[in-house]
Amino acid sequence: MLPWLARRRRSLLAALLLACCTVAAGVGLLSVAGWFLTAAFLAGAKLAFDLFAPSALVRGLAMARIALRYAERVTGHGATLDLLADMRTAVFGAIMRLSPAQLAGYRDGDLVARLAGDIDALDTLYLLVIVPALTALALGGGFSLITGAWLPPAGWLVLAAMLVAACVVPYCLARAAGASGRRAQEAASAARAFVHEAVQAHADLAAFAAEPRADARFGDAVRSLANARDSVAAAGSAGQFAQQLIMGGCLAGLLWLGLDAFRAGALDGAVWAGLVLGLLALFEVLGPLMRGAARLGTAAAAGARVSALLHEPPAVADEPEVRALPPHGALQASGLEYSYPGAARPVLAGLDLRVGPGERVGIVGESGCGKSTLLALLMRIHDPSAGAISYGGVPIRLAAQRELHARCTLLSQHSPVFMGTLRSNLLLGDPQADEARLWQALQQARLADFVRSLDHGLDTWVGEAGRLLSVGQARRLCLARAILAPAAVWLLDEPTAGLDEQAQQAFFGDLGRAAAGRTVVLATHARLPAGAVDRVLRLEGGRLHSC
Ligand SMILES: Nc1ncnc2c1ncn2[C@@H]1O[C@H](COP(=O)(O)OP(=O)(O)OP(=O)(O)O)[C@@H](O)[C@H]1O
Repeated sequence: MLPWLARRRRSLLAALLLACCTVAAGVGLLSVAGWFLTAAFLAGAKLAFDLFAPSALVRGLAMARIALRYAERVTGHGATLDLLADMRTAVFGAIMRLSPAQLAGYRDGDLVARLAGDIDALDTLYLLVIVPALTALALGGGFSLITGAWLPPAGWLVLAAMLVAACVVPYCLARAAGASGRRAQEAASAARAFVHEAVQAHADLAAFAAEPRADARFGDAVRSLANARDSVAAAGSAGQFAQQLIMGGCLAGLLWLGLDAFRAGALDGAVWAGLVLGLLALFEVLGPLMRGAARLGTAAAAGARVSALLHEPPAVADEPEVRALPPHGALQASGLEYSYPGAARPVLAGLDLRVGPGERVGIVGESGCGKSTLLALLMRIHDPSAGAISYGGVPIRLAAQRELHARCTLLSQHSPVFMGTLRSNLLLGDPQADEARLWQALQQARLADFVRSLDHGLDTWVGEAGRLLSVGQARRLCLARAILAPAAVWLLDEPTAGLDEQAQQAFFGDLGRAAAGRTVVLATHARLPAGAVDRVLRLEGGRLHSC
């Protein structure tokens, strides 16, 4: 967390300073009050005691403590929330940098758990550990000096008690609760991932009468979470018990050491009372530290999970020096080879392809022959294990991915519909598109009549993942979005899946006009009418053959 703490150092230091001032005001308040009451009692008979100054000091410290506590809470929580927001942004960026294949290695719910619960768990570190520990050490040091000025052995006693309570006990607690903390974070992530999957697969769980089994699995996950959190809470309680013991011991020591000095006339009774009450106030700062230290295992596990995501190198990355891609050019692949990890055979084995600017090429082949894989390589979602791909003569490996994706758009079999309206989904293709362009794209995707029939037209809500649309309508919406994208190359993977035969043929019949001079690589199982594409290639045995 150091780089993030360093970025927010000003507000974090301000929060730390305010925390120190708040505790100092509390310690001062009790010390002065103790000294004042005792001194007033002892001086009662002589009637020569100045009441005004100490009582004003007590009132001032009480008011200051309230104001400082408020300012400390506002600053500390504000700084921590900013810190967590910085971390969430960085983790989201790290997730976005990973390739689809890398992301497939994580459960969706687990990624959400890292972004939400794991980062939340890290607020423990600053608010509940760093601030109270440093405050306790700083003020404990100061208080032991003051105590030592009157009673040197008691000064050493306070210093030793503070070191044990602020360093040794929290360290032992963090170690003791570490394993439970790790278990708690893993169980929380498993429960979250499980809910995510169960909601997505709800209809199928019901259809296979598997809901009771899902309930039982979820119950196991949350029970294990509750057990782990119980252990963490028990460690926190043990820490608070240790804190009370140390405070009790220190207090008894201060009374015992003070007694001899008082009897010998070396220590004023009022000062002695002030020191005793101040010590009680000083130990209050340790309460949050004990709870925080017990949760350090959780925070450490959360930190490790977040860090693993942040440090995973993206499978596809830009070169340090990128080359610009021309606005138009031929798309060329030569000697492409690609195997999925663990696969017995390569999907592509020495594939060659050249698609001239404005040319439309259809790719057909049996299911599983590698059509989608080829389109993913052309879009640089994966890099080939051998061979090269270029656009306008520039190897795409040397181009910025952002620029490549501005030149080429991909409509894949898994293109998602995002939560929002029909309009917001379409505008992803081209944020500048006007109403007429949107309707034109809908017309080309054969969705315009359906949208016209809706009460709210383009502003109709489509639900999460387009659940309020039929599968065919969702596909056509994605198709309209791809049509809107101002890219020079369209990579279309089964663009007419979900359309009936008549709509398929109409779409292919319109393709030439819709593509209007763009380069098209179209993978399909559908029958292509004459004129839909300039040529058709068959993918077989990892290579392309003319049909
Ligand atoms: N992420 C993956 N991990 C491992 N193997 C994969 C992965 N994706 C695809 N494959 C395998 O690679 C082969 C080619 O898959 P691909 O999706 O490219 O075929 P396709 O020709 O597009 O099939 P379809 O016409 O059914 O869409 C298949 O045997 C498939 O099992």
